[in-house]
Amino acid sequence: MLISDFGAVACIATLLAPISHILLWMRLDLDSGSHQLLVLANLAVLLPPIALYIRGAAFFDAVLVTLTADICYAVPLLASIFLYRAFFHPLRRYPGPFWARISVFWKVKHFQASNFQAYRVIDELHAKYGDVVRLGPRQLSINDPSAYQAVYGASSECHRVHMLEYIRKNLQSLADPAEHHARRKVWDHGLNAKACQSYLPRINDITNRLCARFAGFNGRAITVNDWCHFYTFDIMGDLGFGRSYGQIESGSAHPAILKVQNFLKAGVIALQMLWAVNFLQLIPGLDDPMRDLKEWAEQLLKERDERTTEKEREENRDLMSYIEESRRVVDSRWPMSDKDIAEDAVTLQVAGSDTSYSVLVNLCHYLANYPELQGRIRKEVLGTFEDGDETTGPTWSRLASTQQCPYLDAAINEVLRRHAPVPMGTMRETPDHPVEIAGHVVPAKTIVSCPIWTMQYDERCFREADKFIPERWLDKSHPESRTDLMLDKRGFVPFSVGGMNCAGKYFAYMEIKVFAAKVLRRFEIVFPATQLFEEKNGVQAKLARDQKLVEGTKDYLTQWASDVEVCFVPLERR
Ligand code: HEM
Repeated sequence: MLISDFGAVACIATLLAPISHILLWMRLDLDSGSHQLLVLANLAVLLPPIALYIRGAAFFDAVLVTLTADICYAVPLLASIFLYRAFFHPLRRYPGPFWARISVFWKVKHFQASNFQAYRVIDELHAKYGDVVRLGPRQLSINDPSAYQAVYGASSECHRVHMLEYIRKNLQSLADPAEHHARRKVWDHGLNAKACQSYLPRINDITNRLCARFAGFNGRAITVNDWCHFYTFDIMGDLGFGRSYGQIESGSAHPAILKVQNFLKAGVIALQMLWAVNFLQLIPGLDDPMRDLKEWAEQLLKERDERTTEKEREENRDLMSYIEESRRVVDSRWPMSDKDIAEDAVTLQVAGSDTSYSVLVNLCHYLANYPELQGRIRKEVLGTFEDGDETTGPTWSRLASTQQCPYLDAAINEVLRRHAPVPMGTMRETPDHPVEIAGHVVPAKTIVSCPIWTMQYDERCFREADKFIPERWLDKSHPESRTDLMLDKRGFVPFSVGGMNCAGKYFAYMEIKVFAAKVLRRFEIVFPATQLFEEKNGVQAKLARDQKLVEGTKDYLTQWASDVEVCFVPLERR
């Protein structure tokens, strides 16, 4: 009887589509609920034919009536979703590309086509549509310095996107503010000024080894990118696992680290479709690109535990020893397993290396492009060394002092402004109720992000933003200061802000400064003759070189710097 009434089945399914869209689908958190979605979809396809077959219908008829019902349900459901997202969604008033309203696939397609320059896609959207752009069905990008505190600040009501946690559970993905705060406290102990200074001898040692390799090139041109990558990862390996990756010595990348690059590249797209990633994880046997590094981290942590006693680790503390403390000190509501510790170890490796490395690469470019700046910084850093302390290193209190090293500070900040290591910034989600952000009422459960790259090139914050002018960062008491170029410092957010901002900011500045001090003490950084423009030091040639550097910047979630080819010429040869 049911089989004969195809019309009734089709009508019921068609009616059910918009009703279920409004009552069910719109209320479900589809990003984190794709497990449920999968189960529901399977039930919809499988159960009706089975039920009809059991009730005596012919198998073919049972399948046919189910297919009719599924199609009559799916097509109006998609139409309902389309109409809602395009014309009735609470974000409908915000401008943006039409198809971006309908599906995240618009973003995915354009990010993919940008060849890892997704931050430029966002930049262009802001240039076209203004400060607030609807980037996806429920996502806004807000380019306004006053938005940062409301989105990321300590008192913000926005939280991390829950879905991140389903993919990996580590400090950087935790969405529950209380759990994050408890775990973050431990990291802060391991990365505060006092702890960082205790790591200096190890950083000095690795920097010496890098300088020895540079000396070995005897002034020949090298692409500095790989070396900076080896350097920052070797430091993190040493401070995390008590053993560097040995890349500076071997001159080649560790296989586990090469895997990280692939993971990050895929991450640019994956982050836009978290539900799809969640879905893919259900497929047994699918390779986890981070698996090697995680397993390797677990093994290194185990070896480290076997190699050293607890007392020795207590006396010679490294970063990982603080993180391991999480197990003891974090509230018992959030117990941590060995796997969680290994996840955090991997976070430390990636967050602490892939970011600072690009600053070093870009800094080398600017030092070579602006020899007079290099000379000034060299003069500053030479004053931070005691006589004859080649192996130990600069005195940190002097190197850290803005008074003693104003140009070094200014150059680093200008590099961070022009080459944000996390160009697109990170995402947050508004709570269950609307919130006000930079004068806009943003509906509940909206994903919001502030594009760091775009903000740091905004002329409303930085005059002549397209030019490399470190003097803008000099204190106004400095004779060369150009504070007139600084209009709104809130636009400078390379480390983000608030309770979930970068945990390694102090460490990063320390690492970059030690690198600069030690390298400049021994070498002059110059471009190879072949790369120089005809008019070697002409202003236009310098600007063109800077522009090329900026344009070649890629974004693999963290910045992948343009290739920089320079020579480290030993100073005694000059
Ligand atoms: C110039 C270098 C660096 C830059 C520009 C940078 C930038 C950032 C940014 C933008 C975030 C995201 C914050 C947010 O979502 O609000 C972040 C998170 C983080 N960074 Fe860095 N970072 C740098 C170096 C480092 C270093 C050297 C370490 C470790 C030694 C580190 C450890 C972390 C950690 C652990 C997080 C996650 C913090 C949390 O979830 O609480 N970073 N970083």
